[in-house]
Amino acid sequence: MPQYLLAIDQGTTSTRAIVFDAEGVPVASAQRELHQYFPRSGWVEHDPEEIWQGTLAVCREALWKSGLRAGQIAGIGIANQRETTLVWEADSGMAIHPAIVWQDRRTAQRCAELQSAGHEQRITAATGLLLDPYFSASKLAWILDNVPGARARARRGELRFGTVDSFLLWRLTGGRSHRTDAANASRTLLFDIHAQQWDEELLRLFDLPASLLPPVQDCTAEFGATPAKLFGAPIPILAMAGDQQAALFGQACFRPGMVKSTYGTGCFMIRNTGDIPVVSRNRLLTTVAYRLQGRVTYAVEGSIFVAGAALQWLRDGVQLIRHAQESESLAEQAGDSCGVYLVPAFTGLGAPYWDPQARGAIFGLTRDTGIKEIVTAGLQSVCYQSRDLLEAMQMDAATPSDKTVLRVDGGMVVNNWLVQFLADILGVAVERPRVIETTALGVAYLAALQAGIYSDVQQIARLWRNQQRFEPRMESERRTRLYAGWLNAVQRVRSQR
Ligand SMILES: Nc1ncnc2c1ncn2[C@@H]1O[C@H](COP(=O)(O)OP(=O)(O)O)[C@@H](O)[C@H]1O
Ligand SMILES: O=P(O)(O)OC[C@H](O)CO
Repeated sequence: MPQYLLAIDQGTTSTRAIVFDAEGVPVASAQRELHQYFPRSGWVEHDPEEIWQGTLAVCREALWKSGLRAGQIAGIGIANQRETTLVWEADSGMAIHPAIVWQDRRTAQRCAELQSAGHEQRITAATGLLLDPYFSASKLAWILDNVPGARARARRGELRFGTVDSFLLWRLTGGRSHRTDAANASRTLLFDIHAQQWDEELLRLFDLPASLLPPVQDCTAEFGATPAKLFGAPIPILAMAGDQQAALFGQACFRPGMVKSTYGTGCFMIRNTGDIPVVSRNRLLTTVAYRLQGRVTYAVEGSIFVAGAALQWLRDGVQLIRHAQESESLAEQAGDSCGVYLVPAFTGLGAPYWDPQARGAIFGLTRDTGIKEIVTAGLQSVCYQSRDLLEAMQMDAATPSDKTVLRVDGGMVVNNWLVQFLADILGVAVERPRVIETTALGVAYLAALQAGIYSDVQQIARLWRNQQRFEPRMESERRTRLYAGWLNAVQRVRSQR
């Protein structure tokens, strides 16, 4: 029986493929950067063909590096940047518009109008989300409204909608499979997370024909198989999940109360709430963590739009650094109390503020402020935003716990200074696992479950390995003072005060 898994992690800034063995150990990997297009202020797009070609290329390269044949791969798992919206032709498979990326704010006005018309409460009750341009529904409606003839073609059943998972599945199966999974569906603003089906009233609200939408399956399912010509032999696709939910799975956060936070382009903190869809009183999202054999595990999520992207801005935008990793030594030199606050609200503020009109700022500059202080403030902003989320989560919890441990992953957490400051400012222990590619690992685990390599999640939980635990060591008076400075800075960039 084949024992290896091929995990695809199609992220915002790059596409990765990793081959894992049955113990969850990476055997080979490949990665491609993905171009970001900013055609107007607040717009963010990706090229669908680049997403597809990049995915195909990294899968082939990872397989080649592993020395394995396609026949030795038990299955493929797809994890993906969520919410990003694509519409393509059913006959040709060609997208009719560039992918509108989750960070894109072009539909802020439309969302504000729907909010004023009183639709938010109903939308939140069904989907667990908020009326924000972040989610897919308003992006999909925008494509149908702005690509000539698209709405009529959609009504005639000629078009298909999907988030990146569905688009890749369509291409990987040669146009034979149009499906999504419950975790990805739960990010569209069209999916009733309680009834586990598309919400017809919301489809009417956004004027979207049901024929556009993919059927929704568990995160583990027989999603289809690749034609032999792609990798030399057919490989079944056995799992799909949004990247953040996949990371929760890869971090083995299977018990209610367990929390993970992923630090990539953005930062996404997710707390498992078991079979209860906890409704946040602090503007966090209720979402599907994963669905296995028809059984839903829910989560609350706090989403921050800019985490690693702040470092990218420091590198590419203002060119204060040449590589993100330089930030660690600069912060070590600057220390943690230079008094500078960088609020990276480049595309508005996500949870718990949800302010699409807010914009970024730097506060506390003095004559002796230099590059290292500003870079340090960029790293600190990620930690302060994490505290905003953790506080909201703890206030939501029925029985707040002072024993929270945060499991972290993503490209930023190689930075020891950042993770220590995170533990300090949160006042909780932070654990960094051996495999920080937990998104890919999580979807590989899901595929392995479907392949029968594991019989249940307990087996997966036993595979999780800690690499380093960071204990908080900052005095509480200092923690309080630094965080108060952050709250003050955020208040000053808000559009609705
Ligand atoms: N040593 C580092 N310190 C801080 N940030 C880093 C470091 N190395 C990489 N990053 C940041 O991590 C991000 C990449 O993480 P990754 O998980 O690959 O992102 P994504 O999945 O969103 O594409 C980039 O935004 C980069 O700026
Ligand atoms: O591509 P990432 O890792 O930044 O994740 C993006 C999220 O899925 C957006 O919700």
